[in-house]
Amino acid sequence: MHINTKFIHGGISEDKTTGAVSVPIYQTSTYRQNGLGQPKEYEYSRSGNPTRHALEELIADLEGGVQGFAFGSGLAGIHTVLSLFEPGSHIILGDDVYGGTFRIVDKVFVKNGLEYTIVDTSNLANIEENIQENTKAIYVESPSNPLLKITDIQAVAELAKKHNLLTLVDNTFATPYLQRPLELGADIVLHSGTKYLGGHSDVVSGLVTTNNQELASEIGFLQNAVGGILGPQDSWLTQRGIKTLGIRMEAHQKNAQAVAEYLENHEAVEKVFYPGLASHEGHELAKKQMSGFGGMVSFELKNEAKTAEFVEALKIFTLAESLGGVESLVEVPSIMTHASIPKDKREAAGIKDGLVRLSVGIEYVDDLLADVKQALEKVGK
Ligand SMILES: Cc1ncc(COP(=O)(O)O)c(C=O)c1O
Ligand SMILES: N[C@@H](CCSC[C@H](N)C(=O)O)C(=O)O
Repeated sequence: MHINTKFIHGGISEDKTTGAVSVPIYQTSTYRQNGLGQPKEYEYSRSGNPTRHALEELIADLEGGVQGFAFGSGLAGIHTVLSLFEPGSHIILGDDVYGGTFRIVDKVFVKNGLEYTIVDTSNLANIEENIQENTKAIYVESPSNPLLKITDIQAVAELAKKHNLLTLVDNTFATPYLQRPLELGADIVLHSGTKYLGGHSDVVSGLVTTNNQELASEIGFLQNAVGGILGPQDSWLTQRGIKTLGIRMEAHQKNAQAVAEYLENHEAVEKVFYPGLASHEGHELAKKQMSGFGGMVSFELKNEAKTAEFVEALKIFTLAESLGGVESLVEVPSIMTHASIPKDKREAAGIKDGLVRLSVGIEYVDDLLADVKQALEKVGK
């Protein structure tokens, strides 16, 4: 089945009791049991809920996992996955990951005995050099947030297998429409469903899936034991969003390519980061590993001091954190999404204070280009 069909009919797409073609919102915390010790299919909504289950089956289906898990946010999913590791374990973490991912490792898990090393995972040698005796996993974002670095997932997974490590891939920027990390050898895929999967900036959710039954059992145990589950209403919204993921991603990336090319040719712009540009370091790898380049574009102005003026001059691009919704957003990672990464670490990864990140929406492209043009004109060269 083509993935565009799976978005609509994959996982559980109908209500088996009524035949409703949209899975109903089962807004219940608990379920009547047949007798003592004889629950029906569900017993309590933290442990399982039909609306959430439909979404969980869907993400597993889309990514090629054996089981899916839905959480109250992307970070709740990340928390559960990182809870797989015993104190004293070490992980390798991409140097250019979402600020909240760095923060949960550095400020939450380190307290509980997790060790980590930050490396630029787009260079395999960096990873290999930093594998230690207690290393248990390699955590990668590809494309990364916010520099759109591309990591060779297949090569990382091969290296990881050689050293008995898990490969964890945050697939939020690519979505299963453009990239399926489990097929490339990864063990666990994570998503902020808040972004492209939900797609309309109206829900916060997190999704995780794996193709390893043993890991699935451990994640399932932790999901119930820790309890950071997604509620039925937000499960429904996320599944509703996924139905149109294919057509949205096509529109996002078409617009993003046009915006990236426009920026690259503008005299006020220093550098553009978009994997769809031939000038991007990861362009060839992205062509091989992904079926498109996605909707995120970052760039630097020649005159960094004009960054605030530029983002405030935009009219259609809204100054806001988040990404992946139908509406175009703009933000400055150093002050907004990646403020929790210390400046020296941000700069070592290449995230300058003046970096601007665009989530290119699906509006009419000429309107987006005109908006960028007028804002660039205001800031001059
Ligand atoms: C790549 C990436 N992963 C994970 C997260 C965390 O997701 P959430 O905000 O849904 O907790 C975000 C953003 O927040 C993100 O950009
Ligand atoms: N202030 C928030 C930052 C949210 S960032 C959301 C998203 N991942 C993005 O990259 O835009 C926080 O501190 O968590």
